[in-house]
Amino acid sequence: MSDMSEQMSKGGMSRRDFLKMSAVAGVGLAVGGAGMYAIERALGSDSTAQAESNPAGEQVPMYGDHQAGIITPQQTYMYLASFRITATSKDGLIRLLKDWTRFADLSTSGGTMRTGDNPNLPPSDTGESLDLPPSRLTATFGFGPSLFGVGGTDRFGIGSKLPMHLKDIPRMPKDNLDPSQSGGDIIVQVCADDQQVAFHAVRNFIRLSTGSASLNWMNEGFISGQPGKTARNLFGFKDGTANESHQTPSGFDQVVWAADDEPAWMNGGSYLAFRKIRMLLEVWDRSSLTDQQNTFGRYKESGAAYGKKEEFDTVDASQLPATAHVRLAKDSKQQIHRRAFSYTDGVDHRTGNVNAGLLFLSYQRDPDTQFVPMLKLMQSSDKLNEYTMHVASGMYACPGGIREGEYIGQKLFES
Ligand SMILES: C=CC1=C(C)c2cc3[nH]c(cc4nc(cc5[nH]c(cc1n2)c(C)c5CCC(=O)O)C(CCC(=O)O)=C4C)c(C)c3C=C
Ligand SMILES: [Fe+2]
Repeated sequence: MSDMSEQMSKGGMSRRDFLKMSAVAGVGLAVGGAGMYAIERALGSDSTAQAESNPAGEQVPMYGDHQAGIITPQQTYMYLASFRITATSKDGLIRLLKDWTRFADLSTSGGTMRTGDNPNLPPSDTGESLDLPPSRLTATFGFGPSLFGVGGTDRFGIGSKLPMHLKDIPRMPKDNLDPSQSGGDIIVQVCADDQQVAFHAVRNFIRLSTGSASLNWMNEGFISGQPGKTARNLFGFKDGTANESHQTPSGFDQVVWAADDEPAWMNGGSYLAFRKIRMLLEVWDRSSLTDQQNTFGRYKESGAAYGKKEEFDTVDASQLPATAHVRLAKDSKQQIHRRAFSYTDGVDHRTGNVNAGLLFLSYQRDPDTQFVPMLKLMQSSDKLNEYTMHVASGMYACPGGIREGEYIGQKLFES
């Protein structure tokens, strides 16, 4: 192990020290793995200055008890990338996570890998975010059941650290899932208010994974609303209203953050449930306003629940149709933290219809108690099923946050 890798794994190096050291070390520093080498080669005094000159307001801090991008107010753009780890050893996987962590640190604080340093080599940075601010960029990592050997072999010797509730979402009666668009060993959710900044980040996570992982699938999403207001989904309804009811530290503890009796590496972590849900826009657009509102049990324009005036007025479930989406969510008596984005995937050439929908993401403390029963209830009698089709699925354990000098998931591999 190189000096720098050793210092990182001991958790003793600040980001500033790391940048300084990188600048000193320069081109000749090979720290294992092509990706790491590329970052070391690229980081220099320019990127140090760039990283530190961005206005703090546009940066979402990466370090802390929890990963950024979970309870962070939603950004406008999202990329969701799923990887299969091809590294054959735990050390190889750790090297990738270190590379990703260092690039996440650099890019979320507005730095880029300097370009053009050696005309005989490809530029270190792909370049498209060179003049752009951090734009509230976040990168959130989750580990799928297969990383722990579920359904296969324990390739990385971490099977004993499987978190209590990590398993694939059970098959649902109305599922129409594409396995090639589902699951994965590791998922990365990249979000930013600028699509180019988000794409630059996900593209370079992919680039850094060369030789250690292959990209299974990637989705891109968007959601747009006035600051402080609830954004609307592609059915034109405000989506995310009920999150407001748990947005306090104790609410997040109850709804989002993993329990204390989980393996230590999940402290401050959460479970991410993913469903790609196609929305049949043409069918929906031919439905009456009454049918549309009955689907959710909320009024389209105001977002208020039936029988209420304002969006955030307390829902009285008894006033909602028995098959309304919100009624069923209330009947489940569970809460989840939703962070969904819309998507469009061009044309469905079989029908000529637009291929679009929702990248449903929710974070929760215990998916077995919160998410899965809710999904089952909705699959059985939700009026929304007339207009939707679930096409992909995944469940991931997102480790707790890290301190400067640590790498994503370090406690999973080193405790
Ligand atoms: C299993 C969980 C859920 C899935 C899958 C899901 C899909 C889905 N939802 C909408 C649109 C809306 N959902 C709304 C509320 C809502 N949805 C869920 C869960 C799932 N949704 C919950 C827990 C709630 C909150 C209910 C409550 O406690 O009030 C709403 C209403 C406004 C809001 O609170 O956000 C809309 C609109 C779509 C279009 C969709 C799949 C395509
Ligand atoms: Fe919903």
